[in-house]
Amino acid sequence: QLNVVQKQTQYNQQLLDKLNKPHQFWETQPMPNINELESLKPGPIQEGILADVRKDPYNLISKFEWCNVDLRNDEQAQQVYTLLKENYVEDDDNMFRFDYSIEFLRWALLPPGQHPDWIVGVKVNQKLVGFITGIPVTLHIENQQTKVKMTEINFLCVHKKIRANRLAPVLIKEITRRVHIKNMWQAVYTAGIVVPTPISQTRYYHRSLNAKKLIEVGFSSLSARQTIARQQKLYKLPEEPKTQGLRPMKKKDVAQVTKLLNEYLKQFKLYFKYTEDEVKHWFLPRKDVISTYVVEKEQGVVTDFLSFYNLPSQVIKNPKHTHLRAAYSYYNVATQTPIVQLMYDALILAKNEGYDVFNALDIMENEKFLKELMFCPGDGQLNYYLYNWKLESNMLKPEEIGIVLV
Ligand SMILES: CNCCCN(C)c1ncc(F)c(N2CC(C(=O)NCc3cnc4ccccn34)C2)n1
Repeated sequence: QLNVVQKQTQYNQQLLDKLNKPHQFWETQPMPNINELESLKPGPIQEGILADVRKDPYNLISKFEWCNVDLRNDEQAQQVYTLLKENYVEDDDNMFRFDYSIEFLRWALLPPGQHPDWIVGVKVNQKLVGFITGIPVTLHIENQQTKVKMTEINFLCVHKKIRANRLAPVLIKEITRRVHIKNMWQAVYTAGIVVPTPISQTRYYHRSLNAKKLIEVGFSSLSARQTIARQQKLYKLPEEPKTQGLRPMKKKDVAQVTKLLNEYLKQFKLYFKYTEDEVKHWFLPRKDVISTYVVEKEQGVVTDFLSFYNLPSQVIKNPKHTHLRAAYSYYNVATQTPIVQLMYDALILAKNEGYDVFNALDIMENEKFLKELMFCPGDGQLNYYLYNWKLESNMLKPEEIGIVLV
């Protein structure tokens, strides 16, 4: 009886805290708040001093302990998979939850130059209950000549049963410490929620590939005048792509794809620079993870490429379907082929690979094809964040963003 009262008291206190100081944690972080947006000069907000970095991990409540997760180890990878499958991001109506596969997590978190202590877990009695990750990236910011070595943060997740223990802020502080200790002082991350202070607010768009399934799982709904048959006809696609020379990317294409990609990305205010090793990792096709197709003209010249990644969602309660198969637009470079035609082929390829929906953000040049190819704006907003960096311009327009986080 007593611990019920205690639990209720703890919960009430947490509610009060939230109401009084909603961003208590974020106000302690080097992120520009509203009124600083004018005064801060562009560049790092706080100078990093290596000597001041705490050498030991942050304290955890008793019975909780830190661990570095080795995703190459099947058991540990399985633990991460299960934690995310059951506790990671859901839509606002709790109808869907991401179901990142083990092979996808290995792709996303084991790029060249990865640091083992940046795959951070929290365990209780050997059970994984908390998770956060970083990967090393080199980010080009606005017109800064300098490129900034930093971390890309992702997969922050706390088990549903132990939320409101303030574990998330500790996970964030601990991975920040592990980044600082390597003399890196910036981070880039995205989130569906708004916390201080987004550098860009982008929107998701969805193109139906399997209208019937989308209606059955509740992703799409029919208005009075619409029927399933009418929707299927509306979104029907040709059997085969149209572009001559379109084929899956192979190892021999890496050099050309690297040049095409690095050249293409320079037009944006935020973009990564890729080595050939990184292009090998991020773009060579992996079944059920990443699909990349190149357009090869005469004499083996590659003039364009398209890519999309596989991120299924578990359909939480549905009599007929357990999953929604979603392809997400990754990077697409059209130098000879019209971008609308290239992306129309991407839709056809994704449909033929069995996807139900093709998702894209309104970043890069995506606005050029979203309407024409019948994408519909979703309810999902994706906010981009830069940690410890003041931009010249307070916010970037989505079309100025040249990075995709999975
Ligand atoms: C670095 N990591 C960010 C990527 C995580 N990504 C993919 C994500 N972050 C926030 C979102 F808003 C979002 N949306 C895709 C759109 C969508 O499909 N909405 C319906 C839906 C179907 N399944 C799910 C699962 C979770 C949330 C919404 N879901 C909205 N995607």
